[in-house]
Amino acid sequence: MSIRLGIIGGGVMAEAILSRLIEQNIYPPDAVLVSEPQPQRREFLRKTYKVQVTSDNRETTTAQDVLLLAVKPQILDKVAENLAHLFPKRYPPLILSILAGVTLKRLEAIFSEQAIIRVMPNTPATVGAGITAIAAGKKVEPEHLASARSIFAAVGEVVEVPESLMDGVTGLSGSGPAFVAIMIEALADGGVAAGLPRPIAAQLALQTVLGTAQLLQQTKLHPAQLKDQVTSPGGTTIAGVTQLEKSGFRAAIIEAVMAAKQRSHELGR
Ligand SMILES: NC(=O)C1=CN([C@@H]2O[C@H](COP(=O)(O)OP(=O)(O)OC[C@H]3O[C@@H](n4cnc5c(N)ncnc54)[C@H](O)[C@@H]3O)[C@@H](O)[C@H]2O)C=CC1
Ligand SMILES: O=C(O)[C@@H]1CCC=N1
Repeated sequence: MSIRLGIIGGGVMAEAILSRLIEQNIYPPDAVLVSEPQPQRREFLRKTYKVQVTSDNRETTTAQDVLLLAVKPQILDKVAENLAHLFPKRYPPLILSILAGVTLKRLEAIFSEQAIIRVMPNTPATVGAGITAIAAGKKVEPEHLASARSIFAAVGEVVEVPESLMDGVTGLSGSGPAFVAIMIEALADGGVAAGLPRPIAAQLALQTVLGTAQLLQQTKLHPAQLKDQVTSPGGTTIAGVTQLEKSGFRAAIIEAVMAAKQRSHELGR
């Protein structure tokens, strides 16, 4: 079967997206070609998802619909070298780049003939609970946007933003899963400090974060309203909230997002 989706870089994020695309029959496995230099990783992807694999990035330029760039931003130039001229002149594939920080301007200088969409997904995509922001480049037509939307709708929600917001998106939802995971780990540690056995503390921490997110989503309550509902006068929660404020919890999170945004900006240079 001819290749419809090419992927360069078969790592964590590519697998998160790929797994859902295959599971939901958006692409049949034999219409997907993943280019990945690590033999073990290639073998794993081939066995697990039944996709085609290669160690030669050039082969992915035959993809008819979409080429997904999923390597680290630091090696973009090396990967793109000698690739651009291989694409067919008529109907080259849409390029989707998930590279943190890398601008459309830079991508359009490399792939000058092609429609390009800059994309920022996140790892909850693995379980279909991701959120992806997309920003369209100059040559993008409505059908290209529809194609990107259908791919990323398979892994969660999709929002379209101007490119100027992409570094901020990267700082929040791209990096955010790590910040939330640290919060869950810390909550469990707090439970252990309070004398709870580790497995119970871990279960309580995880479900508290999941349940709170679901509650906010379903009721549309503002987070401050939910906080007020939990906080009894002279009670336990306000004692904890006071300590969080003393420790600069809000500022720590705001600064984490801003630092990640700044790093995204730097990676794009
Ligand atoms: N991990 C995350 O949560 C997110 C990552 N991203 C972006 O996704 C991209 C990939 O990140 P991850 O999947 O986390 O990294 P990763 O390190 O898991 O995957 C990168 C893959 O590229 C392969 N690779 C290395 N050199 C190559 C080459 N010359 N040609 C082809 N493949 C090559 C590596 O062997 C590896 O399997 C990055 O640009 C990152 O900014 C975007 C959103 C979220
Ligand atoms: O840490 C990173 O650079 C990537 C981009 C967003 C999430 N992980």
